[in-house]
Parts: sequence; C-alpha cells; structure tokens
Amino acid sequence: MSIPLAAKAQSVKLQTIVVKIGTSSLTQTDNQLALSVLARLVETLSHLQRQGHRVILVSSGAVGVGCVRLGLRERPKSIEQKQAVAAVGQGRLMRIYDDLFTVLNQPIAQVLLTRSDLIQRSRYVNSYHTFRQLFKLNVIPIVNENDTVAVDELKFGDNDTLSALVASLVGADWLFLLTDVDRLYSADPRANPDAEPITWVQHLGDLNIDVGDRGSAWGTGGMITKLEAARIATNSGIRMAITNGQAPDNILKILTGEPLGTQFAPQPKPNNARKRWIANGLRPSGRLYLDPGAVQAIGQDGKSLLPAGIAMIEGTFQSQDAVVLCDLNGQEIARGLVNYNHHELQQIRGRRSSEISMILGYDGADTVVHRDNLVLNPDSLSPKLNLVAEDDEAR
Ligand SMILES: Nc1ncnc2c1ncn2[C@@H]1O[C@H](COP(=O)(O)OP(=O)(O)O)[C@@H](O)[C@H]1O
Ligand SMILES: N[C@@H](CCC(=O)OP(=O)(O)O)C(=O)O
Repeated sequence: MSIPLAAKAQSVKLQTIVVKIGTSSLTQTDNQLALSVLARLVETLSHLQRQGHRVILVSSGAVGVGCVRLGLRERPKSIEQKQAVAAVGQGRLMRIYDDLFTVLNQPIAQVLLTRSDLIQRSRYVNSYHTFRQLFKLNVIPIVNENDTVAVDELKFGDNDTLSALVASLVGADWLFLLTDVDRLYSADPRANPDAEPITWVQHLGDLNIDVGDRGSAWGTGGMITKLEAARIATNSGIRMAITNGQAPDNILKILTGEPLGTQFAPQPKPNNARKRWIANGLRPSGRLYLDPGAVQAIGQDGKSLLPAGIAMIEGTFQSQDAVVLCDLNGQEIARGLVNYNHHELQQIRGRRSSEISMILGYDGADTVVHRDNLVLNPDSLSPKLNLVAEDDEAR
C-alpha cells in the first residue's frame, strides 16, 4: 500500500487552497483555449496536492469553451443561449482537465453548484461532506456553476463569488483568483495606463478605487466581483490573492511568502461554520435599521437584537430568513436570522419584548435576532488603514 500523500509532506504546513481561474485566462485572443496555461495550472495544482494540501479548482470556461466548439464569435447574450452553450462547453472543459490531470495521475471530480445549494442549510452541509470525502480520496474537485439549470434570480452569475463561497464552505486557508491582469490597480489598467498597483489590502472597507463597469470581453463581472469575493473570503478568515492566470506557479511563490499580485488580509472569522453560512451563504431579504443603543448592544456588547432597538424595516421576509442589520445611516453592522416575518416586525418594532404577546396575540421569541444567529460585519468595526503602493512593505 502506498504512503498517504499527506504523510509525505514534511515541513510544508498543510492548507486548504481554493483556486479560481477565469475565462479570460483560459482563452487566447483568437478565442482558442490557452492550452499551455491549462497545463501549467494542472501541474501546479497536482504538485500542491502531492504535497498534501487540499486543493479545489473553481473553473469558469463552460460558456467560452462552448462558444469555441460551436464557432460563435461573441459571448451569447440571452440566458437560454448561455445555458445551452454552457451545456456544450462544460463536458468538453472537463474532458480537457481530465486528460491533463490524468497525465499526472491526479484524479478529479466535477462539482456543479447553484446558489440555492448554498442557501438551503441541508444542501450546504451535504456539499461540505462531499468536499471532505473528495479530499480524503486525494481528489481535486473542479467546481463550476450549474449554468444549465440556474435560474436568473438564484445565479451566482460569476465564479468569483462562487469560489469565495466554496472557500468559506470548506473553511479554506487561501483563495487565489487567477485573472488576466497581474493584480488590482487603483483603476482599470487597460483604460488608465497610470493606474497605481496595489499589493496589500488590510481592510476592504477602506479601499477607494475605480473598478470600471465591466471585465474583459469574455469574463463576467471584472474587478467588482473579485472585490465581492474578497469581502466574503476575508470575512471568513481566508487570505486571498489576485494574480496573473498566465503564471499559475505564482500560487507556489505566494504560498512561500513572495509578495506577488494583490493580497488581502484575512479578518477575524466567525468561529463556527454555521455563522459563516449565515454571513455568506444566505441572501438577505430585508434590512433592519437600528437605533444607536441597539448598534452598541449587538456591536460592542455581544447581545441579541430586541424589538425595542429597531427604528425601521425594509423588505419582505419570513421568520428564519436572513436580514441585514444596519445603523440609521444604512451602514451594515451584522447579518442574522430573523425570528419574525416583516408584518409581525412592523407591529412590534420599537416596543418592549414583554409587549410582544399582547401586540401579536400569541407568544413569540423575546429576541428579533438571537445572538447565536447573528454575525457581526468586521468591515463596520475596522480601523482606517489603506492601500499600499508597490514598493511599500506592509506585512
Ligand atoms: N481596478 C482594476 N484593477 C485591475 N483590473 C481591473 C480594474 N478594474 C477593472 N479591471 C478589469 O477587470 C478585468 C478582469 O476581470 P474579468 O474579465 O471578469 O476576468 P476573469 O475572466 O478572470 O474573471 C481585467 O481585464 C481589467 O481590465
Ligand atoms: N459559469 C460560467 C462562468 C462565468 C464567469 O464567472 O466567468 P469569469 O468572469 O471568466 O470567471 C462559465 O463557466 O462560463
């Protein structure tokens, strides 16, 4: 029997590493597949796996590869077209990955997820168990959105967000976003040659940059979705890096401490997986505006939210839905699962908990959001720190 791979790794600290590669890195300017990039990516990930790390690849490209297969020169616009083209491309993409990984004797698995898989707690937990089993089998899971079935209102839409949610789900140490620029800049470097490179981001809330309104011709979301991914990942205690997809071995260099790309500091993470699910997996369906006393009680004193501290509510939600808790200026303080629907909450907001049964005519929870179901937003508590230009030492 062969020695388990994890046991072979000696001085390397074993980590869970999620790598996302975008369409812009997988395709060349003539819209053909960038085979050499794929091969180097496969070598890098197989190497990490052999060292004993747990590796997940989130790969875009179903639509791009489908277009190449069908001879389409532009990314399709309508949802139906994209779904059909993704169905053509996804199988082909996996075949290419399997051929390349097989050369290195590395087994892979296809995992296709939709937003609702991560919203529903039981499916979220099941997905987690599947990843755990795949790690035990020394398999590299290759994840993509299940484009052919995802409905518009429940789409990730971009794999940046998906990769951050997957990283949060598995409790990853690192998330790498491989793209067609070498790092984040103060503005889109294609449109602004003078844009300043950014190497280190301590707190996302302090980032003040221009991200344009779109990505490359084939990519989805551009930098906006990468920064959203950074919010989810760093708030889950995950360190993130944006680096050039042309050089996948940058991942190895960054892991050994080289200051390549743009790196984002992990924030203190919610200490249990369920809280990470509340903070990141769920889509809030309402907002509760809190008075200063309630902001202090939940933000500083670790208390549950009571109806007395709610000044205003927005949105249509049911009991146990996720809601955002914010101050009177709309600044997000926390997210949580609410114990009352929006009708009930309109009636009891601003009132004492002891009045709830009299107002509603039945007994309900004393709290609107119990502290066990409440996750503070680290950005709202962060001190002011800012971008670091290329030459500065920030770590
Ligand atoms: N501030 C910025 N810094 C770096 N790139 C930016 C910025 N704003 C916009 N971009 C654009 O984002 C693009 C990468 O996003 P995208 O095309 O969606 O890539 P991917 O396919 O890798 O997800 C870059 O090609 C760049 O033009
Ligand atoms: N699920 C889609 C991913 C779309 C997407 O996010 O693309 P990109 O911005 O290139 O990462 C696909 O496989 O084409």
